[in-house]
Amino acid sequence: MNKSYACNESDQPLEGAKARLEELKESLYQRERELTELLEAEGSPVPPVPQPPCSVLLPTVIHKAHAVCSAVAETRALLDQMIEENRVALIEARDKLDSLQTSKEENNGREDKSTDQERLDEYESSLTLLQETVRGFEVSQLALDCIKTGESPEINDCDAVSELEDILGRGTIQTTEGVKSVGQQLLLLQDQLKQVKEENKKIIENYTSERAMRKKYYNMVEDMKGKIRVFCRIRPVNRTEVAQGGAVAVEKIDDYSVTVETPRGQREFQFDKVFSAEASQDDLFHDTHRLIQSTIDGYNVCIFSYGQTGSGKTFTMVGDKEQKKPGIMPRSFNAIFDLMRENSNKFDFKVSAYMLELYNDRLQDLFASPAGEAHAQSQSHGPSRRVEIKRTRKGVVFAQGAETKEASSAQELYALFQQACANRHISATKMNVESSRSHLIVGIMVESRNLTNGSVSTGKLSLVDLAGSERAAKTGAKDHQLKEANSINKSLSALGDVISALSSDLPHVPYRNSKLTQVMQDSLGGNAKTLMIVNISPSECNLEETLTSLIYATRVKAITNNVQRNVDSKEIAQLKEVIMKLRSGLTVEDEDMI
Ligand SMILES: Nc1ncnc2c1ncn2[C@@H]1O[C@H](COP(=O)(O)OP(=O)(O)OP(=O)(O)O)[C@@H](O)[C@H]1O
Repeated sequence: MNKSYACNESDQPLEGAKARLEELKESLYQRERELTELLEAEGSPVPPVPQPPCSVLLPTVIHKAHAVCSAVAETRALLDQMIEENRVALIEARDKLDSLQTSKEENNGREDKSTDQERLDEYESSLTLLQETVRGFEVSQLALDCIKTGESPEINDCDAVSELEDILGRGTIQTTEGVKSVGQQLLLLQDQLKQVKEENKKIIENYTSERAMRKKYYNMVEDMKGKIRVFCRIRPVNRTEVAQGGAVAVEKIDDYSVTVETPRGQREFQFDKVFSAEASQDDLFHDTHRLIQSTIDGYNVCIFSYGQTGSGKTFTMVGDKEQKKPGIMPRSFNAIFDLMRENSNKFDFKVSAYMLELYNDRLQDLFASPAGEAHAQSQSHGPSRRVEIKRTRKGVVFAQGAETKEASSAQELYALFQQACANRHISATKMNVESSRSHLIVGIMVESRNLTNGSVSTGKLSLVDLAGSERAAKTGAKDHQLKEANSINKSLSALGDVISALSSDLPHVPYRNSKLTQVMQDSLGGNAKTLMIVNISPSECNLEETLTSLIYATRVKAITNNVQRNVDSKEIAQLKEVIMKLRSGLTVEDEDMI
């Protein structure tokens, strides 16, 4: 009683605090009950229990390690090696553990066991150590297997998993060879993989630009050697071909190669550039433009298109009818005058042109008389202005008897061209509704007088749109159309003979067999920089003609011209002018000879 009183006396503040604490506890419990009830009533999910870090970390680490091993062969090999070494080490450790356990049991069975307490303690500590070692190898095995398969370990062995997490985190797995931690190695390999990927990217970039550079320099060397360049252009599939099934037999492999599926297997052809059906007129002219510069510099240049009828020769050289997609010819006219403008402070330029058509093996001047009239005259054996192909001493071809007209702007030149085109022979064949029945030859001469030293260079740009190579049966030609087709085929076959002779280095080249080969004499094996564009259809139904054209074009690639610049010193240029004047019966003044 006294004691309790004493307590009441001395512990009064403590009692108060205890009571307060009890109150607080009760109120907290109350709040908790209320909250739980509230949550249950609202049906809110009970907040998730935070997952142990191992269940989040492990799948991530294993997934990443597996990705590295799958991507890098060396890592895969290293992993297999580690699995094997670990397996052997685990078996050895288990064997040792078994034998130690057996000898411990044997020792326990002995009568004098009390006398060897020291020995028993030794057994005990070795056993613990070995059990740890076995456990370590088991965990390593689990980790390595998971990395190999990419699957996370089953989380039922929490001890093993946390040990594994520990090991992966600390990176302390020991193999028999003392291989470094798996974690560290994987991080290292991840880094290496990143580096290798970056290096690969750089190597590919370098290779691509190197290849482009090599091609560029190769082209320059080939140009200097005078090699004829050949481009191949595949046109889009047209409606007729779609109606026939539209099967495609031609494919552009890269910028320089094209393959053709034939009944006897695939054939590959290499050219200086291959343009797919998607290539624009711009793309094509971009690679042709430098030849226009050569004309201004005083070289003879020839660009001609070759291919079966309807393969896109006129589209390439002239463009579409509405000139929404102009071809090489109108673009060249603009480029010539653009280049002249750029150089007008150093040179004085003069541009003149002739335009011819070779129809039924007869050369027609498209400026002088409408081709229809000339055609009628030729059929009735009436008189018409004769155009003859001649060559200068330097071997440059010119059309004697053909009118040459001067042009002072690209527009003027284009107007002359339109006038000439209106006179061309065009008719519908089964293969092409607007088929060129003649070869069109446009010659543009650019004379540049150097304002500093007075030297004069004369470049000639020959632009040739050949008539289509075709088989008469396929074109549905009759009567005079059959005559046209035969004449076209005859001239193209003569062109083929010239190409064959030149590409095989034969001593005799049969230029004189056709007017076409005479016109093109300085462009094939002569002193011109020449570009051939072989136009082909992509469709299986034209396979035979496509193969013939590609074989033809491959032969042309082997021809080397003897390219020379046409330049005369000031004095020679003056003397030439005097001769011209004298030939035309004009008087020569003293100042002409200064
Ligand atoms: N690359 C192309 N892109 C779009 N259309 C094209 C292409 N090439 C050709 N064509 C179209 O295909 C048709 C035939 O082309 P084109 O007249 O140029 O052939 P061609 O080889 O000159 O024929 P021919 O020898 O009979 O005169 C035309 O309607 C032309 O516009």
